Amino acid sequence: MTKQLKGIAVSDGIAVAKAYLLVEPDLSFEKISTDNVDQEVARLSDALEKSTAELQTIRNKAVKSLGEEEAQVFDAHLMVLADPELVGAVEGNIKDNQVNAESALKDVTDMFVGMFESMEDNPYMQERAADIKDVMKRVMSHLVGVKLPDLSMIDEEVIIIAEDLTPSDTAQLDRNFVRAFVTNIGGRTSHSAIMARSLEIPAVVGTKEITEMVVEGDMIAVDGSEGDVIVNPTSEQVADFESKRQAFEDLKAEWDKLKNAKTVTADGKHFELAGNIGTPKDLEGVNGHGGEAVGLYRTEFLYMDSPDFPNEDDQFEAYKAVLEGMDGKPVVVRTMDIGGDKELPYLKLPEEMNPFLGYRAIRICLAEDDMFRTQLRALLRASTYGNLRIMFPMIATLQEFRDAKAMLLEEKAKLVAEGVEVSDDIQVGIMIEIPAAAVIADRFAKEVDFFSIGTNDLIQYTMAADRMNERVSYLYQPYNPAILRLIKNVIDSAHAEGKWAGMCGEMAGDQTAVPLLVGLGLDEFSMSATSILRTRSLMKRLDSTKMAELANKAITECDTAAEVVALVEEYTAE
Ligand SMILES: C=C(OP(=O)(O)O)C(=O)O
Ligand SMILES: [Mg+2]
Repeated sequence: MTKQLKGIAVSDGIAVAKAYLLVEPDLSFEKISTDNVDQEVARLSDALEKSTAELQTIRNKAVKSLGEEEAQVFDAHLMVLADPELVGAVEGNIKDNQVNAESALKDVTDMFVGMFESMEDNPYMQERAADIKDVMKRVMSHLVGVKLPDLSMIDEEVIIIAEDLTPSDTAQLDRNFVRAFVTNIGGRTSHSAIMARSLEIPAVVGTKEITEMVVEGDMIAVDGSEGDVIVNPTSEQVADFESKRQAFEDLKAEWDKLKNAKTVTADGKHFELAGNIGTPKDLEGVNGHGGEAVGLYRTEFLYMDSPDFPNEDDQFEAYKAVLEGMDGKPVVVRTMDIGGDKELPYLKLPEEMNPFLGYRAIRICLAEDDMFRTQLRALLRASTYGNLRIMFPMIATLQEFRDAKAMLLEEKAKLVAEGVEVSDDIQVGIMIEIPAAAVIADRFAKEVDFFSIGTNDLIQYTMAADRMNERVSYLYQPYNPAILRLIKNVIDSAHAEGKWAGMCGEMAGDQTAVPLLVGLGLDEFSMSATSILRTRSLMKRLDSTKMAELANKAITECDTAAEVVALVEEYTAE
């Protein structure tokens, strides 16, 4: 029987194929009392060792298929396996209660997961709970001798149906066979959704009940752009999805042809399309998708991926690799943006009521300036290897920019005095992600070399709507005229001083926003690598004069975000 349901569209593309039900493995066991605790501890270490080896293999595979930034979740998993507190607690439980390793592992896992999951308002802790569950499932499978389903062995075209996909499940998917996946739970920013987009596998999540509606072998049709899922579609529906799929494939083939093309509008205006990266390895994606620059290198990943503060030499090597990898094309390196939802285990920060409004990014850097100066020195030393631009995050006041720039110049003078070669051609700019800076962008523009608008934060601060909170996500409105006016002010202010303005928040790659941003005259668009070519293709079809008219109308005549979207549709209809 044909059934239809709707979920959250998280990864574009269309697929029709047989269902592959990812069934939870039976990891049940009996609690056994034992005197031979040494044997149980040995069984535990054996299971931990095997799990570590497996996770390392999965991580290596993920680096190849997904890139370093996405693969980092497995570093977190490996850290769980090596965490003395957690492993020590399991061993202690075996010894104290004289029970088998399975029972001890379950007790300790439940305790940690329960503790983290109860911190409902803390998405970071929720993620840690998911990591521990994922990792401990693997350890348990070794203890009870049950193999976890091996998604990498799938060798026919299927659509995976699951309650949820863990990051390790997702990393094993072979996109030649897995045509799509549909899950009961999840959201746009869950790990599996982000991975699906990197792998370019269509995905719909959060359907709530897909696992109950499907039996093995059912046919499934998925539209990852709209969030539509049909179980056992009629032949007309299959034909309809097939033609949509073909149209999407044709589009992708068209996009691919633009890999080495310049980004120009129909009337010949050039815009720079850049990629966002988290580590040097992500350059492959930017270069592979025809990126003209790196518009945002989130250096905090270097810190998050390290057991302690990365030293100057390690940082130098990473920055040099990125600059060399871009072969003279611009690279905007953002100094570390820790705080908010990004924590460093070795940097103990006080608990705060409002971490996103708290001690974060440049605020930490200016206060703990040893750490900041180390980063600045590493950047300055790397500057001779390419076209470096340095960007400070979360700037609220001109004084912060002046202080940060003064430290940069001091470190430069010291290096030069030490005889180290430093480029004289480094642009120094700021992220515009705090409304206060957007409002007085004209003042900033006299002192900075460029702006890059961080809409992920700018929107949450302007609308007072937490970017991680589903209950207020309706207020997270990129097309709200208030946001557009701020963006216009930033761009116009930059241009009035002969500076350039870019954008590195998610909005830069949003296909509804791009016509507006072209119309507003944004110079540089930085986005995830997989969005670059479709944006280049979209820009080719836009007339910049017409888009300027669109933007002007949106700003002067629209009251709501919905009106702006309707106007964009009107102006971009073929
Ligand atoms: C690019 C941005 O920074 P992040 O997402 O790292 O906060 C932003 O705020 O738009
Ligand atoms: Mg930000």
